[in-house]
Amino acid sequence: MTATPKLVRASGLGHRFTGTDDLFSGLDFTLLPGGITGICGPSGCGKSTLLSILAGWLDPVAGRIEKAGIDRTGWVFQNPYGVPARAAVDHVALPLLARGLTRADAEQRAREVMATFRLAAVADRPFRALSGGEAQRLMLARAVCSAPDLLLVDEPTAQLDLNTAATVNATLGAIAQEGTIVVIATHDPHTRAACTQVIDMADYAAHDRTAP
Ligand SMILES: Nc1ncnc2c1ncn2[C@@H]1O[C@H](COP(=O)(O)OP(=O)(O)OP(=O)(O)O)[C@@H](O)[C@H]1O
Repeated sequence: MTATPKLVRASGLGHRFTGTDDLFSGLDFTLLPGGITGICGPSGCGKSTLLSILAGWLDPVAGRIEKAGIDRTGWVFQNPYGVPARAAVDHVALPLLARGLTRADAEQRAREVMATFRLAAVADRPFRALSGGEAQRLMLARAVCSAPDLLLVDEPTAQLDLNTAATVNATLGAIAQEGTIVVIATHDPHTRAACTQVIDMADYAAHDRTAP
């Protein structure tokens, strides 16, 4: 049986929260695997809100989202979270154990994916000993290990130096080419440059449409 091609399509999307002005409106786009889509724009423009809508956690006040071939959605929050005393590698291996892999296979796979995010050297350290950027990359490795069809990442490079950010962008690009739809929210111009498709929230902000 042929798998349904993965696709997410947004039509006429708009959102505001109770008591706020429109954050954005009239947003149309199609997401496919193969490259990284960047949701770009300044702080507070609605990037995380749009990710929540794509995840299905929030209903937009206008427009609709169609999804095809998306069974698993992975999400990486802006703020990493973990069990302070638990080894970094356990955080990545745990979802694999839950999917039925043996301890040895889960750990091996976890270490392989961690290495692609430059985390090999910290795999056995407790979560509390990781830097902010390492903890953020650990969350990415964990999400990638679950082989999501759609991967939504909030500010993946905000805490990283240029070199490490370039590695993370290259790894996300490779994952997209392997068949995952990858969407990142970012205000980092280097990360924006690494995206193959950019949704610039400034083009859909209510104040731009009403400006003289
Ligand atoms: N549940 C909510 N109720 C009311 N306002 C909200 C709610 N969630 C977010 N907002 C507001 O909506 C706006 C957009 O928030 P959002 O987090 O989507 O922005 P962002 O572009 O991701 O910002 P940042 O780059 O700082 O993370 C902000 O002004 C925020 O305060």
